[in-house]
Order: sequence, then C-alpha cells, then structure tokens
Amino acid sequence: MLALARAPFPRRLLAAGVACGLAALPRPADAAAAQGPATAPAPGKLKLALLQISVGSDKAANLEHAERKIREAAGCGAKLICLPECFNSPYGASFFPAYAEEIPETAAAATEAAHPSTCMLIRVARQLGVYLVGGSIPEVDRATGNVYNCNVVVSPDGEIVCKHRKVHLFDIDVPGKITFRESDTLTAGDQLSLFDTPWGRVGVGICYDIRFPQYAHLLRLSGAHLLLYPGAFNMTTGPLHWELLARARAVDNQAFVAVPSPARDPNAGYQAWGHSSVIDPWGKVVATTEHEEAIVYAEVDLAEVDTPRQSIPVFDQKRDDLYTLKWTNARGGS
Ligand SMILES: NC(=O)CCC(=O)C(=O)O
Repeated sequence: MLALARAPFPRRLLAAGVACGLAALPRPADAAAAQGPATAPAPGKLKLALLQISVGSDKAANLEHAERKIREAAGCGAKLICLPECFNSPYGASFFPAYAEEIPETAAAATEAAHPSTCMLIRVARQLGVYLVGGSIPEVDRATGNVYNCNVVVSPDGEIVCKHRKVHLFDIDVPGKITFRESDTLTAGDQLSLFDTPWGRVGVGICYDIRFPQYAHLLRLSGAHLLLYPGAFNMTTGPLHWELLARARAVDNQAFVAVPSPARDPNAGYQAWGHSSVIDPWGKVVATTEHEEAIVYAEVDLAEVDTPRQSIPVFDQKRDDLYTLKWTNARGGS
C-alpha cells in the first residue's frame, strides 16, 4: 500500500504508470489500471490563492514581484498558492529561449546561479510553510537544448514535488485575430502530472492543456480532486472559452478546477484575458476576478467532490467498451 499524503508520490507510482511529471502518458488501459494503486490522500479543506500578477520584461523584477505577492497571500492564510503561466517572462515564442533556465529534479540540486526561479520558490515555500505552484516558466534542458513550458511545484519543506512540461503546445491560427506557434521554440512534454497535498490530490496541466478532455480524464482516473491549469488565454479566445473550458473540465471530472492567469498588460504584444477563477465540482464559479492584478482566494473543501461523484456516477456508468471508433457502413457491415 502506498502512503501518499505529503509524499513525493510520483516516483513511487512510476511502476504503476501514474506519475507526477515523470512518466509517459499512460495508454487508456494503463490509465484504468492506475486507478488501483493511485490511492489519493483523503480530501479536506484548504485556502487556495491564485496570484493574478503583472509580468514584465525584467526577469529579476518579475521574481521579486511574485515573491511579494506570495508573501501577501500566505499572510492571508493561503496554503496552496498558484502563480500563472509564464510568471517570470513575457508570453511569446521568441521570449521562451531567452528567459529559459534549467529546473532541477530535486531541491538539493538547485543553485541560485543556474535556477533562480526554482530557488525563489524553494526558499519562499520553506520560509512560509506553503505549497507553491510555479505556474510556468520557460525551462531549458541543457543536455538536448529543448525548451519547455514547465510548471514546478514545491512543498512546504522545500521539496520539488512536481514538474509538468506543457503537453499540448499552443499552435493556433484564427485568421485576422491571432496566430501563435509555441512549437516554433518549444518542445512538448509527454507526462501526466499530479502531486499530493494534505488536502487531496492535485492534477496539473498548463493553459492549452485544458482544451483536451482526454488529459483531464486521465488526471481524474489517477485520483485528482483538484485540476490546476495555470494559463494565459488571449483576447480572442478568452472571452468565450476560458470560463467555459474550466467549468467543462470541472463538470466532466467532478473535480475542483483552478485557473490562474497573469494580469492583462495593455502594452504587451500578447494580452492575457485574466479572469483567474476557481470552479467547484458542480461547475459553479466560486471565486473569480477581472483582468487587473488581483489575488483570488477560495476556501474549498476537496471532499465536496464526493457528492457529485456519488449522485451522478458517470465514471461508473461510462461505456469504455463502446468508445472505440470503428468503420461501419449504413447496411451493417463492419
Ligand atoms: N498559453 C496558452 O496556451 C493559450 C491558450 C489559449 O489562449 C487558447 O485559446 O487555448
């Protein structure tokens, strides 16, 4: 039996095909198998904070600003504090390589010179005794030269408990509105990412990852109570899709969903939609904001996932035996 509360369960679960940013995405059969060993910690109450912060072009200033806001949120009692996507750099394909730094696998390997952003998270998480979700930063793997959009999570004892490299790169072309190609400079990750806290299991994606219900489904199958998607939607898709997708993932998976965004900067090349929000497992928005700098707080009881899961037991009722696309013709051939 695996003991998971506050433990860096990812490595222990590697053999079971469930990981915290360390294993390849399980195939569907593996995902079903993952339900067994993925015994999640009993869910409970926590105060969550989403830091909707302004991010500029000065990396050191971005880190200082993030640290100030983390301290403010911790001072208000938040225990799980989440930064947005790209909290240390502007969001743009050309910026990623320039701002990228390595992210070590363990806190013991972190150095201020090589890993300034991770070191800040480790130092502050330890001092304040909080979980810090480092939304995302551009990460370079020096061995391959690959650059990733990566979220690192640090526990209150300063350990790295999750590293999520964005799995679905944001490559879209909406003529006359927005063209964006993360794949010009980024490499996609290939891992399903979760971490455990004393209040329940948290599944992690980054921004565009929220558009893929299959990924969220695997997080739920792996025992997630809360799905966290640091993101930076834009002014074209944000108004229609940001809240809709967050609520959809909450209802699909009967899980809490939290979506921290950067604040909007009217002078930036890429303008973030903002509207950081927390959604409950019924799909209700329980905390939100507009587009300016703000801290969104939510007191949530992750045990509340139990009611919709028992009342509307879609995960017991789904017909995995039918959900395979087969070519058929109208006359009944196969
Ligand atoms: N940073 C992102 O992945 C942006 C995703 C987005 O805006 C979308 O519409 O999807």
